[in-house]
Amino acid sequence: MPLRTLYNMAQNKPLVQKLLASSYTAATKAGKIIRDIMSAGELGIVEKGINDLQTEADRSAQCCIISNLTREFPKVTIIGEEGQSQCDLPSDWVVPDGDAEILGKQCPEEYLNVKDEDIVVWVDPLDGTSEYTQGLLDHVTVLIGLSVKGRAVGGIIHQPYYNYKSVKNTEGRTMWGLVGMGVGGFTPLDAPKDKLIITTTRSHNSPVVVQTLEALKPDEVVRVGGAGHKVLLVLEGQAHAYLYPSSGCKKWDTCAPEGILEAAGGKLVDVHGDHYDYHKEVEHPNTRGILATNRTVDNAALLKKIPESVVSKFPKKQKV
Ligand SMILES: Nc1ncnc2c1ncn2[C@@H]1O[C@H](COP(=O)(O)O)[C@@H](O)[C@H]1OP(=O)(O)O
Ligand SMILES: [Mg+2]
Ligand SMILES: [Mg+2]
Ligand SMILES: [Mg+2]
Repeated sequence: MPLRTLYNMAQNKPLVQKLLASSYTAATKAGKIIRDIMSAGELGIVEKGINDLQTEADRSAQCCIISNLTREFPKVTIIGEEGQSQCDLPSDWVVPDGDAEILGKQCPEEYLNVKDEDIVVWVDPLDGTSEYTQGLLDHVTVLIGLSVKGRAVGGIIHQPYYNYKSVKNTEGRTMWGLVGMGVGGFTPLDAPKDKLIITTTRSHNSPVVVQTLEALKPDEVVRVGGAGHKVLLVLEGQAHAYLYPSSGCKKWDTCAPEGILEAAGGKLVDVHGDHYDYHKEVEHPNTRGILATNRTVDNAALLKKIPESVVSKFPKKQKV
């Protein structure tokens, strides 16, 4: 599409739709940066804490996403996993346009009057850092979540190494979703009937995770890295549920996955069945655990199977 036409199309669109379209192209560019750093082989690993790494790919991908979005949406709050530090955006990391397919959609009415101050964007520039450093590259995703008035309503999951044959032979894929508008970049699939497949952490296991899995009696447990990757398995019906009774995940790990999953008819809640809040003052850790389910799964019925001795370890959401 000619650039001028795309520019004019974007001008007339509501803020949420423009943000989603620009997040799509920023996440896709971040995925290219992540691949380039792996190919060059200098990962620049820093230990942020116990079992908590950061690489040059995390830092550069965040620089690309936050600089591009801030340039276009200076009044929107954007919170990234790797902190607030300023960075110089190289000219070849600039993404001038949003995704044309998203800009071409009809925006649902509920977003027409949303203002800059109603929105918080949660950025995880590289989810699955531990797996990235170990060469489990298909576990890696780039997550950009959009929240409106505290609720996760949509976002982007970009998978830089989708179906990769070799580090140099892939383009990745970019998935999007917005509650009320739908999803794109993938096909949501049902989970198999008469079976229970649960995906959970591979790098942050704990006795509580093991105890909870035993109580749910799944037919299969799929241990993979990354919150984004596990929600992808749920979205595409390779798992019925993603269960993580732990407080390790943060708001940037769940905002995009929750928004896209709910746009596809699924659900992501804490172990009490409540949604997380995503407004700008909220604490970053998801202290109440995670249960995400495929659109065919009864989320409440699974929640009931989590033992009370586990549920009671987690605080209940404060009602305002
Ligand atoms: N204890 C923890 N410390 C830091 N990050 C965590 C922790 N537990 C989970 N995470 C984040 O949540 C994601 C999903 O966790 P897991 O793979 O263990 O299920 C991880 O990839 C990591 O995100 P990130 O890689 O962006 O730092
Ligand atoms: Mg991290
Ligand atoms: Mg993460
Ligand atoms: Mg990360």
